[in-house]
Amino acid sequence: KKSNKWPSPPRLPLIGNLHQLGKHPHRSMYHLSQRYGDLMLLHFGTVPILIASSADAARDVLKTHDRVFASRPHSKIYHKLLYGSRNMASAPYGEYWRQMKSVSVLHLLSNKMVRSFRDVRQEELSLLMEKIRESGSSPMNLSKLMSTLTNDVICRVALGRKYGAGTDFKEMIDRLMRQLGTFTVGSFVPSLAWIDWICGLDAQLDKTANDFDELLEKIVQDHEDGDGDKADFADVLLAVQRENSAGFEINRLSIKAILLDAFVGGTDTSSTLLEWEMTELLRNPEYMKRLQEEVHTVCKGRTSVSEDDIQDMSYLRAVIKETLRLHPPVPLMVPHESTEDDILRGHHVPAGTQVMINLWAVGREVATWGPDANEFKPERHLDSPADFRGQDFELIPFGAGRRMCPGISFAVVLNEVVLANLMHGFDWGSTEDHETEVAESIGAVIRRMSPLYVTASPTT
Ligand code: HEM
Repeated sequence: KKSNKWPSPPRLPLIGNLHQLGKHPHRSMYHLSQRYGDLMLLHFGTVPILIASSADAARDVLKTHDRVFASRPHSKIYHKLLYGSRNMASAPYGEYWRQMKSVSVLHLLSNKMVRSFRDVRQEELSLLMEKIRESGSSPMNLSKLMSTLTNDVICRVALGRKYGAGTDFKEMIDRLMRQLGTFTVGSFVPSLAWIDWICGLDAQLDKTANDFDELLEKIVQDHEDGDGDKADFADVLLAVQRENSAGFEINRLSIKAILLDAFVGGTDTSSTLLEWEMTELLRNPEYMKRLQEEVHTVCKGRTSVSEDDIQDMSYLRAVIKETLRLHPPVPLMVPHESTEDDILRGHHVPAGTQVMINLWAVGREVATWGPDANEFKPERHLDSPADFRGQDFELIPFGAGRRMCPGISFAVVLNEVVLANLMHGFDWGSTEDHETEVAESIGAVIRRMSPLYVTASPTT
């Protein structure tokens, strides 16, 4: 057994390596990994965290040692906001998580369910296209339109109706996402946890949790009182509970927690992907042209693109893969934690060790992607069998292994049909300076720092 001597940058007392993380930890960690290797140890305050920054390291953690690293670290924020971590995304590895995942995979996010929401996608997409047409040639905030679209689709699919801009629900979702991305002193330096309390964080989290619970309780109650024939997520979960068809009991808190998962996991991630795709296509007009040609060829003589047309669009899929490679919406994934002592690459890893996979670094590995790894080039995927479904570790924007994203099919089908229709319906322009790099936001989901403003003219 070797001692725990992972390559590791020198650290300061109390704060560890936090001062080296800066505003964009995925970028700072990428630079540190160039010096300390693809599996290095950092200290966030007093908490040791392994950082995996290559396809090999990701495979070691998510495949070879998947079972041991399949848990999630305890987080006070997640615990308070997400029903004591009864949601799937932050539940510790174990029987409860297994049950929630199987309900989600089999009853909510199966291919059959994803297909059943085709009309919802189509209707919301038509509304989006209408809004874009209405804006005429004046610049519009495309980021906001994307965010509204994904929020509306998930609201309808999960709750059966929309809770759009100006409603309490939308304000609460925005607040929830902000708070989930908050950095708390207490998580990394437990002896200073009182600072969070003094700053009022605990009270703010309690308020958000209560607001959500009141609203979700009412929504679930309305579903119970209704005829239940709409088959949105709330209907399905109540039916599974009533009929005991999952083979285990699902209580009210679990139902509300799983409903929240769809919003936390699915809204910002999906709109962010669309935002980066359009950003890269506007910065690379030759690729936008090639994509438009493909879409127009496949859909010749038609007024819009249907989901059936997508299978013939290999360039569209290449653009999506390339965007996910360079701009994984959740660049540091969701942290994993080991449940037992383990030996990884010859080093002893004690139970309870956290691991982060830096997808942003994995997507920029020169050994895999070549010397032009930093360039946006969809062509690189045309002859490559690598896909993002969790088998090819050089491209894992949805994770891999047991904790892999269960919403992948849901997300991909929406993304493909929206992007294809944007290309089919309009010619796009922007006044952005394409020479400078686009600034990134902070938080767990990395979108553009400033919204994407564009002009659109209908294609003839
Ligand atoms: C472009 C869109 C999306 C991206 C890039 C994405 C990415 C991810 C990633 C990286 C993880 C962590 C995987 C891991 O820890 O190993 C994850 C987990 C998860 N995602 Fe997604 N996701 C997307 C859309 C969705 C959608 C639409 C839903 C649901 C409607 C969803 C629900 C979840 C849930 C519940 C988890 C937690 C799974 C678990 O802990 O077992 N995601 N996602």
